[in-house]
Amino acid sequence: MKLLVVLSLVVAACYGSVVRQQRRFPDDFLFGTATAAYQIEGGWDADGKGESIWDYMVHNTPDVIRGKTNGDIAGDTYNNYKRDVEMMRELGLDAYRFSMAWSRILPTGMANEVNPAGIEFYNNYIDEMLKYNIQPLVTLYHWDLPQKLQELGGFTNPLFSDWFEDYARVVFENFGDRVKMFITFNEPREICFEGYGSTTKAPRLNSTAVGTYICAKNLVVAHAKAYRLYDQEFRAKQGGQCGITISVNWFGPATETPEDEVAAELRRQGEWGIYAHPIFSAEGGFPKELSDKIAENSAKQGYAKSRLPEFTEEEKAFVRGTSDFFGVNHYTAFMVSANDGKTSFPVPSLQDDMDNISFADDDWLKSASAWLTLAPNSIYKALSHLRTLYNDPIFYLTENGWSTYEGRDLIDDDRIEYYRASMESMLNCLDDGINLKGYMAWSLLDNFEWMEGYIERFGLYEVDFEDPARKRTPRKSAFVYKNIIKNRFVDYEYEPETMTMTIDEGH
Ligand SMILES: C[C@H]1O[C@@H](Oc2ccc([N+](=O)[O-])cc2)[C@H](O)[C@@H](O)[C@H]1O
Repeated sequence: MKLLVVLSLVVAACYGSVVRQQRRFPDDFLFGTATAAYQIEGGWDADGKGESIWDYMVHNTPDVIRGKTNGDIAGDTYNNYKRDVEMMRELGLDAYRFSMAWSRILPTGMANEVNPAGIEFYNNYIDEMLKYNIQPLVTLYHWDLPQKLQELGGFTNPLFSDWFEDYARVVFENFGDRVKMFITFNEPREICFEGYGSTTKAPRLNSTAVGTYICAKNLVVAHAKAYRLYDQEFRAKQGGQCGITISVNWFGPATETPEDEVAAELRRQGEWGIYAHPIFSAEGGFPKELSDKIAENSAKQGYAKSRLPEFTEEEKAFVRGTSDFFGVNHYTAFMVSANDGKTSFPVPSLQDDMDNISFADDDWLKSASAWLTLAPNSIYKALSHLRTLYNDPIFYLTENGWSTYEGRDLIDDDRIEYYRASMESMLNCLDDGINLKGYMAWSLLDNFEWMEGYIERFGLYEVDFEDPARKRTPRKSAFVYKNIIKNRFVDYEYEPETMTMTIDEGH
């Protein structure tokens, strides 16, 4: 008997110390999921919505999408938003990040004509979340520019920042009483480089690396105008925050040679510094080493001036410091080699490939997306570098997730491995004092994955796109994420007992 008591005391003590040592997320850490309007909403022309550049592209050049599919209906969130909120409750989310379709609110893009049905839809959606204490995080722009604005040059029109400011005003006026976190743009790199400097996203302009940089400058100025508008006219009465989300994957040197380190840093600046530096650095403007490189490349190519536009001192000051937080979309990492690039490509190319090449390690777990592998501790590597460069900002991870192939079953153990690794990497950030305040998993539900159509699936919930009702079913990863949110730590022993989801009390 005595032995039994001693044994149980030892077990209790060990268990206690394990529990005490368990690394936890703070109670106020915001756990959520993220989506984007074109990828989930459907209702592409419903109730007065105008055409966007994605509507235009998929209808006029359907071949550019794998499987020739489109987002006309997608997950039909336009008609299913209550079910989506129910899923948020099932998961126990603190927050939900979604985007508004500019052309649902302003069909032509211009603020003289507001679509009341669009305002009503987003009001209903937001109110449904708030009913259950789910905090809405609203992205104003996730890639679906009104087509009418594209016909005027889109992001390359010098008036672009005014159009965006007018749109932002309509959003703040209509929703800012209830939405306390606004994100102006999702991923400038994908908007400008992929849309204007390549053919991998709408509007597929591939404008010889001139359009990319005009877009970059106009976009950060537009962001700053929206931020200053919020700051000056709305913040005092609405009390929210406004920021931007930039895609920041980690680019590490392939070897420890100084050449590779220099190449990796230049690559980071080309990928995300170009958008982050004007807003988050103390000096403002485009990063110097990048500007020098583009000027050098432009001269070699016979341009009279650099293809990268300058900021005036006034513009630098206007843009600098215009974000209450740094929204980071982080998925993966690449290694950068200075030398391999030179043998594989003519350097410099018009795309400013920064004289290098990047690749993933063969040993990293691969997803269904060619660009996405599970790279070790990459969230920590990216955020600690950003923190040093930009004076310790507040971070939110506004996207992070894993793709599986269409048709796989609901047991998505590789996604679970990825999410658990992300949690550990975020806990490393918190241990190190990085100001990381929240995490939005991409994605709540399967959706239209841009050029990959419905072949790559990112959802915690599977969607049956053959079913007119677009039935949603939780994957195993949904149960694991729910468990993490509930406990605020990663329980590696946790296995769902059934695959039936319920809503816990209080949600
Ligand atoms: C899956 C999500 O991807 C997001 O965009 C990215 C970001 C970075 C890369 N990359 O190659 O490193 C690819 C896609 C996007 O914001 C979201 O909408 C999803 O499609």
